[in-house]
Amino acid sequence: MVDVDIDQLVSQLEAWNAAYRGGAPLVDDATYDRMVETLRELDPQHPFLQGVEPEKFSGRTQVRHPLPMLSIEKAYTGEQLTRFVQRVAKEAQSMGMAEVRYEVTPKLDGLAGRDDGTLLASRGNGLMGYDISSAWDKGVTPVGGRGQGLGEITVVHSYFDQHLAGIFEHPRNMVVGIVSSDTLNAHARQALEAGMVHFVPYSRLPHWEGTGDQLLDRIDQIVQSLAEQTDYPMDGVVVSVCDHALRARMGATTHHYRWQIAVKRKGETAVTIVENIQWQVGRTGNVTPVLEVTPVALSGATIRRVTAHHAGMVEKLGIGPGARIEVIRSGEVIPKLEKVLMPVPQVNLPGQCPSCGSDLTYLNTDDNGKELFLNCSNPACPAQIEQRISHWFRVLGNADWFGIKTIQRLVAAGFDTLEKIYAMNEADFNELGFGPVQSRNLADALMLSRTQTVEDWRFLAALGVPDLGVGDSRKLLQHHRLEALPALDAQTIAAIHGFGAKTSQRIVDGITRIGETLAHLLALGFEMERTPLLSEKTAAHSPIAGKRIVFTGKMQRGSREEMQAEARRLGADVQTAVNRSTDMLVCGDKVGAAKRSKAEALGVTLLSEADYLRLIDGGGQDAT
Ligand SMILES: NC(=O)c1ccc[n+]([C@@H]2O[C@H](COP(=O)([O-])OP(=O)(O)OC[C@H]3O[C@@H](n4cnc5c(N)ncnc54)[C@H](O)[C@@H]3O)[C@@H](O)[C@H]2O)c1
Ligand SMILES: [Zn+2]
Repeated sequence: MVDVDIDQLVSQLEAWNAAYRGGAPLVDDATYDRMVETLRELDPQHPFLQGVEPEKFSGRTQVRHPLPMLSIEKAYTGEQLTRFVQRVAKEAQSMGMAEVRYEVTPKLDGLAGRDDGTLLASRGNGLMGYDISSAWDKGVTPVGGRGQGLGEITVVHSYFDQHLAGIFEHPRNMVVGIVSSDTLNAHARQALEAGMVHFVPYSRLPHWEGTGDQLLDRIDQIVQSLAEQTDYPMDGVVVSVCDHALRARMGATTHHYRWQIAVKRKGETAVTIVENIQWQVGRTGNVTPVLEVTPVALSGATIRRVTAHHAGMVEKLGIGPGARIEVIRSGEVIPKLEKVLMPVPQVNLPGQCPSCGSDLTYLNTDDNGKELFLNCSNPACPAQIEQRISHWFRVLGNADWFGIKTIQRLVAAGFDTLEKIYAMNEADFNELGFGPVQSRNLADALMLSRTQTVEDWRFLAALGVPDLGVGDSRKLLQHHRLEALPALDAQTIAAIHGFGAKTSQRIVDGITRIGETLAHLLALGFEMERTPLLSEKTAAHSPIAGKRIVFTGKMQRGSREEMQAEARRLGADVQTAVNRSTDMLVCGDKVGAAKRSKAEALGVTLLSEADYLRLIDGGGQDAT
């Protein structure tokens, strides 16, 4: 007799499932799946196990799926996968099939949907889903066009890591918010506007194909290789039998297809102790906690620091010196706090800014009150000034020598504006105690930053106006010249698609604040490449209109997302991985030979970044 209350177990599972479907899981998948297995052992016929775990969106019309959208069986171990392959082989034999071929695709971790070309439906309870077609109006991009059947709504992984990781607990969290709510969170809206939230049809995913033996033999490499080709959050891979007759014979349970299995890995975790919380003041005055932990090895790296995102999280989870925490690293993702195993009895949050000593206030930066930042509102706060100057050099990206330590020395000595710093010469640096070589380098770097060509949108973004990151800067400059920005009013900005009224007002205020600096820097004469005004350049005469393009490797002109956004604006169909339909692969730095030859084998045209820029800029860069 096992001493477990089944009802209690099921209500626990239901609660975990509801939290997970809402986008804020309470436990990791392996824990959840273990509990499901426990239930299966205790009561294999329990109704909870007989269908897919339901999701709910209130206020959406329900639609019936022509075929049920099922869940997938899981294999966490090699043995489980082997048993699956044996089971399939047995069925195949009974049909007289000699060899079974398998297909493996990345298992995308978002929200499953079905796009029949008219309607986008969520999975719901598997039989009935919800009409979530409004996702298109909100800006979800249908990868490869509409009407391609089953797929996943998800967000480009590299974008998420860079811009949203501190804001949403998980990409699913954001996607669920977008689909379920009529008012969009500001960060979600930005991601949508940047074209980073996608509906990805499963049929367009990169895939591996081979026999059962090859599959079992090489599963780790297959997972690795698919992960490298996928810039979306993944939670494993999906293994499917290729042959349709065999699929039909194997059929399905009410929960999953018998010819398909998901191979999942428990993310590698490590346990460590928080030694100290360092509070770091950012450019906008938000003070964020970084946990200094007892060094611990995790997936081949030594972890010393883990971000805790914001004060609200520290408070809610009970983090402080002595707290025992678990950190997780899945794939290439930076280690993050997985859970707090032993909280501290009392959390101490700083009352004063660690830099300037001003009283800190709470600032809610999202709409549902989940993010709670401590904020220093002193505009003269040295840490904020340092961060703003550092932001300038970092975003501009062509002056190497201005690291944060150097900037701290400059600010401490009173060189606390870009105007003052750009007026400095070698002798000034020398006088502040920088060595002769460093002084020369710093002076040279200042000169270089003015004489090396920089895109106007990068220049604008480097000025650090809130709400004007690189993407929005570029968008703004497609409508108005840099010099004209100080004269714009909020209404004029709000007239541009994608800029809301509130954001526009914040941008106007921000530009007013940096107005003098902007004028001063422009007068110094930076070598600037201008964004073509949309009125001058449209997708209609774009050489890449309608072309299917994949970007890979590190680009010079901008981040991969920026390149993709530009290509989209010029009418291209941007793909995230090469397949047979791809027209061009644009290769930045460090693209492996294997990737190139694979693309060539598929008949894809390879272009260097320079070739590509020449193509889209219509040869205008060929100075002759
Ligand atoms: N952590 C938690 O609290 C918690 C709670 C509930 C569920 N879960 C997780 O979710 C699982 C069950 O949920 P589920 O049924 O929604 O998801 P699943 O993990 O069983 O995956 C099935 C879904 O994956 C989608 N999918 C993604 N990539 C695919 C691809 N390449 N090919 C085909 N299909 C693909 C399909 O739409 C399908 O509906 C659990 O086993 C558990 O791991 C976790
Ligand atoms: Zn301060």
